[in-house]
Amino acid sequence: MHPNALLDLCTELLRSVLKFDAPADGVVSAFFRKNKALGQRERHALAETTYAVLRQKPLLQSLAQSGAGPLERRLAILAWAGGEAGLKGALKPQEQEWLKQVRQVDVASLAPKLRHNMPEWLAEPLLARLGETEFWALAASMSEGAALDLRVNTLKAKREEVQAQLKAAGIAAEPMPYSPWGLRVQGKPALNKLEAFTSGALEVQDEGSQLLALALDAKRSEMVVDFCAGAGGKTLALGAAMRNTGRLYAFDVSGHRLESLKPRLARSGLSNVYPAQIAHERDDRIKRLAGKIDRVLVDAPCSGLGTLRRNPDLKWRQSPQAVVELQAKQKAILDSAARLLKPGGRLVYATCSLLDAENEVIAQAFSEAHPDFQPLDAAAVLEKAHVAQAASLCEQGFIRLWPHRHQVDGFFAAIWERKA
Ligand SMILES: C[S@@+](CC[C@H](N)C(=O)[O-])C[C@H]1O[C@@H](n2cnc3c(N)ncnc32)[C@H](O)[C@@H]1O
Repeated sequence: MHPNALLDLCTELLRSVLKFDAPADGVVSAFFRKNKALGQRERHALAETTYAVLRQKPLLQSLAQSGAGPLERRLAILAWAGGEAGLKGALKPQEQEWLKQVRQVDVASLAPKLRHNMPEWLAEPLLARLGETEFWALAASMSEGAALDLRVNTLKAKREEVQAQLKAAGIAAEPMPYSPWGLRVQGKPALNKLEAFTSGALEVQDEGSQLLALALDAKRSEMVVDFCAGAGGKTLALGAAMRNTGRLYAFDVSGHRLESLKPRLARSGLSNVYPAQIAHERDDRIKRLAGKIDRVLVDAPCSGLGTLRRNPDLKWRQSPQAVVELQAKQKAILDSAARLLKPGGRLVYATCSLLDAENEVIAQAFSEAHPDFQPLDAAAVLEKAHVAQAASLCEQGFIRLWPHRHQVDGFFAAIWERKA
């Protein structure tokens, strides 16, 4: 495709994505389905350029002010990830001149908001919590993409075996620093045709998610509930940890998400998982199971702001009002899910948010309202689950994972035991 035609397509794609009326990954996939003739490299260029614009929108919009022509074209030029030669071939002489000038701007001299590329309502609490140095390290890490994290299905294979299979396929994978189940791959190799993938020996899963499943420490023959199972990323990890025994209920209000769990379940070889759509957190099914469950994971709906490396559009699609609404939902789900536990049972509340409001605030309110639940020290729990450097993953008794500290998505987890 002529470079200018590709740049035009990128302009069109950005126009759709920047409406922010749907998640960016869905808009990009739909665009590729519509433009079937695009090759692998062209898709890569369009997707990477789009994500670069989403990550640095304030900076690029500010730099784009000086140019001419459609704003989305100027943004695409500034963030172009399809190679310098292609870009040169696409630009008109005045655009080339403009780009040369913009590249001379000293970004370090610009206002903080143009450098951290976050909305103020998000930047403020993070700066207050982390202090200057760490805040800027976080902002930098969220401007980069994430590595490809894999979880080995220990029911089917050992980590070293899968690592060797990947190596034979030309894919270099390293054991993860913290999760005993994980392998990390640089770049984005296609996995879905590999024997290790089709046989169910590996799944794509961020290391942070693996650590949350490890914190629940589900055991053989237990009754376990994954209350907000979604497409089942953590369900699959829990089912394997239970060695395909016992009973693992995968609940969610979204039937559509639970549907996506089915092919993954089939690959995984698990037969101890019972997916069930619930109407809401006080569904009759929950009442029937009250007091009967050994372990409950609440992977609560949240702002997702810990996943900005993968979903940079979330910082422009979320709002303080949405966070307030989520808090009410999180409290209600946690309260209801807690009723499921037997005395001596374990409860884990988790989010992929960076905000105290969705994390410590919810956990502390729950502890105050539920003196029959004893908070457990997260570092001790993770250590027992064979997680390396467990203490470095925890703050104030909670799991607190940060992209800039741990090279994982941002996650939080609080752990309790129901008193006997
Ligand atoms: C963070 S996602 C779960 C991700 C999933 N655990 C995984 O590892 O792939 C939160 C899920 O909570 C579900 N949800 C929202 N409200 C709920 C409710 N009242 N009860 C149960 N699940 C709910 C959403 O449909 C969504 O799938």
